[in-house]
Amino acid sequence: MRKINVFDTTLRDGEQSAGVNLNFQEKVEIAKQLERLGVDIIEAGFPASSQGDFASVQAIARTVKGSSVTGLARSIERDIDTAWEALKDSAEPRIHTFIATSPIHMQYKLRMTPEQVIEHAVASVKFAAAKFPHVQWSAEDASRTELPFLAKIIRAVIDAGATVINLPDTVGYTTPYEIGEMFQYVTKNVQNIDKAILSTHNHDDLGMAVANSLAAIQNGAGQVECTLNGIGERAGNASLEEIAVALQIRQDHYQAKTGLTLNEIKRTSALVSKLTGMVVPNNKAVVGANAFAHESGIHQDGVLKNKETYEIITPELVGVSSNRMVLGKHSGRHMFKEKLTELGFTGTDEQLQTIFVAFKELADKKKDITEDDLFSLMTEASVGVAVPHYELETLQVNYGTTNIPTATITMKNPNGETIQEAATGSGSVEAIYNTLERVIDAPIILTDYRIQSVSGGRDALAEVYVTVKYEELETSGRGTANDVLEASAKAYINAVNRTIDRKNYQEQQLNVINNV
Ligand SMILES: CC(=O)SCCNC(=O)CCNC(=O)[C@H](O)C(C)(C)COP(=O)(O)OP(=O)(O)OC[C@H]1O[C@@H](n2cnc3c(N)ncnc32)[C@H](O)[C@@H]1OP(=O)(O)O
Ligand SMILES: CC(C)C(=O)C(=O)O
Repeated sequence: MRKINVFDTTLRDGEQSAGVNLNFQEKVEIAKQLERLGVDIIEAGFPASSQGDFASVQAIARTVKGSSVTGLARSIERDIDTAWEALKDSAEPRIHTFIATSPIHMQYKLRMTPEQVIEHAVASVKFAAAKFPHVQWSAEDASRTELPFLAKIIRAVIDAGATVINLPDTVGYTTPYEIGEMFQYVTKNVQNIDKAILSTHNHDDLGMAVANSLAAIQNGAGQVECTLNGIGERAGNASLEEIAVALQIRQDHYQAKTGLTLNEIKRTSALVSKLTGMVVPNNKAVVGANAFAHESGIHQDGVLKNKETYEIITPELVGVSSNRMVLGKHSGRHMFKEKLTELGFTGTDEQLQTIFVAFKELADKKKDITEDDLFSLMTEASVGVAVPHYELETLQVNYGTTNIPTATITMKNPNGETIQEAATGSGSVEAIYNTLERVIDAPIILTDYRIQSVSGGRDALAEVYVTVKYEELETSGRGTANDVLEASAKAYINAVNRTIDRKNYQEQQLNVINNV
C-alpha cells in the first residue's frame, strides 16, 4: 500500500483564515499536537512575513523532532535566507518556495513573462538547495496553468534541486476529474519527475478540496497538503481529518494510507478550534459534534442491532469516546427502552409506554432531552402522580410590571365538573395559588416552595416542590413543566391530590377498624 505524506499547513495557510491570529505560544502548542498526531511535515509559517512568524517558526523547528518542519518563502533570496535562519536548527531543514505559473498571475500579479518566471523559479530553487537538504517548490495557481508550460517549469526546477513538486489548486477552481488529468499529464510529460515527490494542495471555494486531494492521490500525488478543520484562506483548505479518514475507511478504493495516529484527530481539531476561535460546525465530517450522533428512531434501532448499519467510521478511530444516541422527537421505543434501562428502569412495559408518551410530548416542546429529564419522567411515572382528583385543564397568567398579576384557571374537580376561577396576587405564583385555593374551596396553607431547573440550558425543565397544609395534613407535591408557572400549579395540585389520597386512606382504615 502506498504511503502518503501528510503536509499540515494549519499554522501557515490555516492562519491565513480571515480573523485568525495565533500567538507564539499557541503556534508552538499546536505544532506539538501535530507532532503527536504524526503529520510528516509541519508548515510552521512564513518566516519573512513578520518577526512574530519568524520567532514561532524557529521555536517550532527547535522543539519538534518527530515531524519535519518547513516555512514558506517567495522566489526571493531575502525570503529564503530568512527561512534558513528560522529553520536551520530543525532535524531536517526543509523549505517551501513558490511562484505563480498561471497566465493571469504571471501577467497581472508578478508582471513577469513566462520565461522570467522560469528564471526566478530556477534561481530561487538553486539558492535554496545550496542551504536546505529538502526543497519543495510550488507552482502557485497550477490548476489554471497551461499544461505544457507547467511541465516545462517543473522539469527546470527539478533539475535545479527541487525534491517535492506541489501543484496547488490555489483558488479552488478545479474538479476531481481535471486534477487527475493534470497529475497524469505531469507524470507522463516531465522526464525527470521520478526525482521528485508530487504534492497536492487544494482550496475549498467550490467545496471540492477534499475530493480533489483524493483524486490527485489516485493520480500520483505522494504528498497531501491540508489543515485541521479545513481552515485556511477564503473558504479554507482541504481538511486533514476528512482526507485521512477517507483514505483509512476506503483503503479498498484508494490503496493508500497515511502514517497518522488517527485517534489524535479529535483532540487536535478541538485544540485548533479553541486557539483559532474558528468554531467547528456541528455537522462537520469526522470532527463535528454530530458526526457520531444518531437522532432518529430507525437509525437508533439499526445501530442498537448492529452499529455498522449507520456508522462507517467508529468514533474510537478518531479519538471520540463513543457514539451519541440523541433522544429527541424522532426517537423510537427501542432506543427509549435502551436508555431507560441504562438509567436503571425496571418497570413494566405498560409503565414504559406511559413514560414514552410523556417523553414524546416533552420532545415536541424541548430540543434536547437530557438524562435528568428522563429521571424526572421516570419518577413521575412510578411514584409522583397521585390520583387526579383535581386536574388542571388550562392556566393563563397575566403579568406586567405595571399591573396586578392575575391567574385564570380551568380545572376538573373530583366530581368531574369543570370549574373556572380567577384571582390576583402580589406575584404570578401567588395569583395561581390564590386561584387554586378558590377552586378547591378550602383553606390551604403553603408551607414550603422550592424551584429548580431539572437540566441546564434555556429550555430546561422546571421542577417545583411544594408542601401544603390542607385538611390538617401536611403533604408535599411535585410538578414538572417547561414553564415555571405551570410547574408551580402542577406541584400544588399534586400536593392537594396526595392529601385527598391520604384522607381517603385514613377513612378506609377507620372504617376497617369500626367494622371490626
Ligand atoms: C497562495 C498563497 O497562499 S501565497 C502565501 C500568502 N501568504 C501571505 O501573503 C502572508 C504573508 N505575507 C506578507 O506578510 C507580505 O505579503 C509579505 C511580507 C510577504 C510581502 O509584503 P510586501 O513586501 O509589502 O508586498 P505585498 O504583499 O504588498 O505584495 C507582494 C509582492 O510580492 C510579489 N510576489 C508574490 N509572490 C511572489 C513570489 N512567489 N516570488 C516573488 N515575488 C512574489 C508580488 O508580485 C508583490 O511584488 P511587488 O511589490 O513588486 O508588486
Ligand atoms: C503557496 C501555495 C502552496 C499556496 O498556499 C496556494 O497555492 O494556495
